[in-house]
Amino acid sequence: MHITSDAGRAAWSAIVADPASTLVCSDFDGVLSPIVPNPDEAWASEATLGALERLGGRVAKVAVVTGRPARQAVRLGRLDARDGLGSASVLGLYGFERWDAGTGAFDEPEAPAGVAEAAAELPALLAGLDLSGARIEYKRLSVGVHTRELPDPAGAFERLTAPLAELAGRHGLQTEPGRLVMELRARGLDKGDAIHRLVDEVEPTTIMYAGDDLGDLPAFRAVRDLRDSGRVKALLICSGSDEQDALVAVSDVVVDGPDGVAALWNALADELAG
Ligand SMILES: O=P(O)(O)OC[C@H]1O[C@H](O[C@H]2O[C@H](CO)[C@@H](O)[C@H](O)[C@H]2O)[C@H](O)[C@@H](O)[C@@H]1O
Repeated sequence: MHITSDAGRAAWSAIVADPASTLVCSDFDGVLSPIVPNPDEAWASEATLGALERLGGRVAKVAVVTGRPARQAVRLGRLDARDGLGSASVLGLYGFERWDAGTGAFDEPEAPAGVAEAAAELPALLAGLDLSGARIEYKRLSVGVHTRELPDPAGAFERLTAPLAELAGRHGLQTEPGRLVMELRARGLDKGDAIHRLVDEVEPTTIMYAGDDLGDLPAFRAVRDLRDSGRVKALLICSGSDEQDALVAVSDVVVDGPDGVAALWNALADELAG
């Protein structure tokens, strides 16, 4: 693990000096869980959960900021069954949904009609492109089309991009590209908004955020803006992969996937314990 920026090293020192003023944020897929073909089987790894739990008891708050529905992230992360994660929240579906470990309550707003309408058109659209094997993931406020399990995943993703953008536009939705998935989702919030909401609530002096994908870029930008304004110190962690390098240039440290994230969090927990 090599933190490449002065700002990142300053944030690490600040967390060690004052963990109780730190907000720890993590993406779900590709950070807490390894990428697998079936999204329903993307369980968070014991390594990342164990490491996050070690930090959870020391910091102000742990927040999972994800494109997943909050309920699904809690289930796949077993977040309601971890002693060290009593301060945890999930900001799901890019901040539209929320779950708090403290109360166990879910906040799940009504979905715009456009999502169900667009989802109903997807089977015919996919058949017309000879891509009926693409996986459709219905998430209430969003519907995703996955190409990972197709014979040419990248080629299929490319062919789907324009037709899905047209479909999203007709139903008042926005597209959200991810790792071999294109989502058609409700407009109005992104992970950057989720960060601002958390910062207003927790008032941390330091933020640590781990992400892996395009959907994390607004969060990285929000954290960098807060850091540049002097409001917080911040450490931005890229969970690296061969599949996506969009976060590398805006990160303070690049680690090797979820296992690398776990190693970094454990190294920090070791320093806090020592
Ligand atoms: O914001 P995130 O927590 O990173 O969620 C983004 C999307 O991730 C999921 O898809 C990705 O992970 C799957 C399971 O490993 C994988 O099969 C897929 O190819 C990846 O794109 C998830 O299914 C989506 O709903 C999330 O929005």
